[in-house]
Amino acid sequence: SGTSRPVRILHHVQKVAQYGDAQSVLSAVDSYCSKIEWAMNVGDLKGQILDAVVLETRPHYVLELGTYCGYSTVRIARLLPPGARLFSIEMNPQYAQVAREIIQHAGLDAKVDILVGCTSDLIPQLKKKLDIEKFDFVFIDHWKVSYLRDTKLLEECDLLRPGSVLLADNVTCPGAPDYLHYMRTSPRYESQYFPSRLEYLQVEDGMEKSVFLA
Ligand SMILES: O=C(NCCCCCn1ccnc1)c1cc(-c2ccc(F)cc2)cc(O)c1O
Ligand SMILES: [Mg+2]
Repeated sequence: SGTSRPVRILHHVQKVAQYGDAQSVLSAVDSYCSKIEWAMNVGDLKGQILDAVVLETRPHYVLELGTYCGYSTVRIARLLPPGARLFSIEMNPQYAQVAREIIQHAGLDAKVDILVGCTSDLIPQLKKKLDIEKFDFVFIDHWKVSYLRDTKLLEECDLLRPGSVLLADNVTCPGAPDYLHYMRTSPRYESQYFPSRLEYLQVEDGMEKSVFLA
């Protein structure tokens, strides 16, 4: 087939969603991916958990690992106060371009920067490049085998402060067992599991919320 799945999702959003209306963009993606073709967006059920954690955290600086089509990027950015900034890292340039256009359709491009590259390369550059001290909220949704490595990298690069919140998608399906074990045994985190379902399916999944202590 000529176009990619993310491009087909973008075309659907551009056709049916109201420009500047983030909720209509989210609804367009969710209806497309539940009726036409599945895609690995966090979805509306786990998205409600994401919303609650963002609202509770009221973050000023947000980091997202794994942008894909920008669904969770829109989900988070729509809840941020003016002046807050969201940086999202995506290693696939095609995904990143689709995400930029979906985020722009939602009217949230002023709050969001998408960085194209590998998290292990970019995370050590963030302080210098972005002139940021710490992230208040991190949404982890990229390669499941990289969750733990990149969390340790955030610690080593001094990008977390006491109270920083990390929320990880898919800790049950596909699963991130080494990340879960680390978070649930480390004295440096207070961790909590939120059971849910895999996006658009009846399969069990869940998200792990971990607060960095010191
Ligand atoms: O692999 C996932 N995401 C990472 C995609 C690539 C990230 C690239 N990248 C970005 C930055 N650095 C690297 C993912 C997979 C599934 C899933 C669940 C069940 C199933 F049968 C098949 C797939 C569900 C998700 O919710 C996911 O997030
Ligand atoms: Mg995911």
